[in-house]
Amino acid sequence: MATETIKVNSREFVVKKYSFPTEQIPRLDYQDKKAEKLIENGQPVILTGSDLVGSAHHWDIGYLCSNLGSGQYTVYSSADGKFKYYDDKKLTQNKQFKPPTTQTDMTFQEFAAKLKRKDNKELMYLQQPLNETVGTRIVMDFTNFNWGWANETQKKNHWGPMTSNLLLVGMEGVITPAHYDEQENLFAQIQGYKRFLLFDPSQFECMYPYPIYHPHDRQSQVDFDNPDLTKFPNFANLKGYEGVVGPRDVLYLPMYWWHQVESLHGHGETISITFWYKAAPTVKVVYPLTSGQKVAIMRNIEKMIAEALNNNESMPSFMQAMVQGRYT
Ligand SMILES: CC1(C)c2ccccc2-c2ccc(C[C@@H](CC(=O)O)C(=O)C(=O)O)cc21
Ligand SMILES: [Zn+2]
Repeated sequence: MATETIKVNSREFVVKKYSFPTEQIPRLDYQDKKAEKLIENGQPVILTGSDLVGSAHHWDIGYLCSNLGSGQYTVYSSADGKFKYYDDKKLTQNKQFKPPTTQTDMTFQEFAAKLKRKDNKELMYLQQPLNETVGTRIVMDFTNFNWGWANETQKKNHWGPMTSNLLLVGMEGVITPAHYDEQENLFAQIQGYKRFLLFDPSQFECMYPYPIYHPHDRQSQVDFDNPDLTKFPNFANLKGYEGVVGPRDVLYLPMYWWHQVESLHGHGETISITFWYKAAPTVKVVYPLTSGQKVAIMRNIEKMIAEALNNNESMPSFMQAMVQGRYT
């Protein structure tokens, strides 16, 4: 795999080289009016100085070990370091699907001990909602997050309620392949460095998501390391944005924006916390529709057809009958 060295804020990172061009994600102080404008317009921006999780800046593996308590944590393992999310509620509809990662529950202390081993065959990624099982000092750190700013941002942009805060601890080199989420996300980086590759929802035609009933719904079918341009020709027209988030940075990741996330080598395990918010309720449809709204419409139609046909195997021929020679 070809790599290139990029410089970010006087730091150098060796990153994987891909076939598509990218521009830089804007990086602005969180109080900059331009940053607020970008968030208002559903555009990604890396925010500095927010101290959104300032009370967690001292979180490292050791501190988490001592203060997370003895609750069970979900740890994913992957031989190729890629962690493609899959919806296990959709496994029944795909008999031949084989999960690309394995999932183990263990205490944080067991996870930390595994991190130290040199003979790990697989990369590991801990992903766990912050909940009441954590120790009192973590709860205190959590209550001291900059909720004033977070709540103000949520209100100003008419986001729905915050749904979850995920604690993420990844080994260097873990990759979350390209996918989109249906919630607004304030992504706070605590330790280590993560490279974000972002793609506007209008790039939908280049990303070829799995069918909606597939366990990998919302994920791109394209292997970024070896794109099959016969099957996915429009991938050749993909244009993206990229940026590196480090400790204290917060990325505003708008709903429906595609993202691939890579924990960079040379800077230790990555620790991140996500703040996910439900979408703003659509009070009045304004034309022209945004590309995110078009994705939502496509999803609803796919769901309706899958439900009406009640037979996923007949979806392809049905969908093609609808467009072949008529809309093509
Ligand atoms: C890959 C992993 C651990 C996972 C496994 C199984 C189920 C869910 C998830 C899940 C959800 C979110 C992330 C964080 C981030 C990607 C990144 O930071 O790597 C991202 O995509 C976002 O913030 O939207 C990572 C994961
Ligand atoms: Zn995501």
